[in-house]
Amino acid sequence: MIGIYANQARLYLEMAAEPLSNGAAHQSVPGRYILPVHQRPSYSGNGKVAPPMLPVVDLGGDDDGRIAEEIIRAGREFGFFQVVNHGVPEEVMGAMMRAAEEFFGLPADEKMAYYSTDGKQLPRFHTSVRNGAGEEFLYWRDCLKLGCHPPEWPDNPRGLGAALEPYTAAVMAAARRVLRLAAVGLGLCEEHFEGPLSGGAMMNVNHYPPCPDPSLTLGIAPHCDPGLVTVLMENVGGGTMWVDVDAAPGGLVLNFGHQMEVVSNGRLRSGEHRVVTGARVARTSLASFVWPELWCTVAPAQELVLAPGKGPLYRPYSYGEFLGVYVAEAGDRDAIMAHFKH
Ligand SMILES: O=C(O)CCC(=O)C(=O)O
Ligand SMILES: [Fe+2]
Repeated sequence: MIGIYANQARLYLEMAAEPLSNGAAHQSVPGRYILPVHQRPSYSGNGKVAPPMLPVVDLGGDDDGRIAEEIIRAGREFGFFQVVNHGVPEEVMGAMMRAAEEFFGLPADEKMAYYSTDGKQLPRFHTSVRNGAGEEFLYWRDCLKLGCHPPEWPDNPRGLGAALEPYTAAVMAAARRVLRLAAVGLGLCEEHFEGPLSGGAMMNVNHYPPCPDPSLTLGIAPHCDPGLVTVLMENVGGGTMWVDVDAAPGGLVLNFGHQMEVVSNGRLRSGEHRVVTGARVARTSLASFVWPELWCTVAPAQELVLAPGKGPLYRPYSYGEFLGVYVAEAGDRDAIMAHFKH
């Protein structure tokens, strides 16, 4: 079965197959998952420079000025950082990860009950995505998409909803604190990101089974996340970016998305990342996205375009328009942003 979601000029193709997480362990990489040489993980022709290590921001304590400064410094250089003392209880994180892993352990037909190529459907299971832009190969990933606001989850496994609600509430509270601190650090009013600008949220529950030859595959192509900020939890240290990200014990990884780069008028970076696969153990990651409501107008903050010589770098647009371009350009950072440059 091949589903085609046509959006503007490009096609976004997905091929429904046996979920990667089912069946016997793979002995060799099936040909349809093998990347062309110039897109393989070790190919260095992409000119990316890996940061030496991911900054760690301690959200505990009440020295908000210091924390805001650290968030801005990390956001300016990498768009990626870890947070500790983030207020999400370890047992809530553990219960959510266990429920996520239980889903991927279900028989294929029980997972495929949630399979859809309709990008708007939640919850939604998909597997082995083929990006648009003429790519012939598939990515090594199963993914369950969940609603966070309001929470929407599959009935199977039974405990998933009970784990999702407290996890999402706590993660959203941590994300809101980071957004308030980022606003202060940028010289904006503390509430700048509140309301419709951060009114949408959903989660990718990603699962990457062991791959017989990780040098030939990718779990996810290089991309920036579309929203404001993403909060990531992973079960095993993995290779999320061009530098391996091993989350501090109990820590969460945050990255800013395209909307943060626009609202901050380029002062904060949207962190580009990709996912490499691993040979030995399956990796599960939970990526919680905070983003604007579809109808919300996004534009650089007025305060950040008034300084002499600092005009707006981007034009105003609705988040719905942005998402259409994001899909049509298959996540290609520069191609996407070219649509919105002033
Ligand atoms: O699995 C990961 O580490 C990252 C997942 C990701 O980039 C995404 O879901 O957008
Ligand atoms: Fe991502």
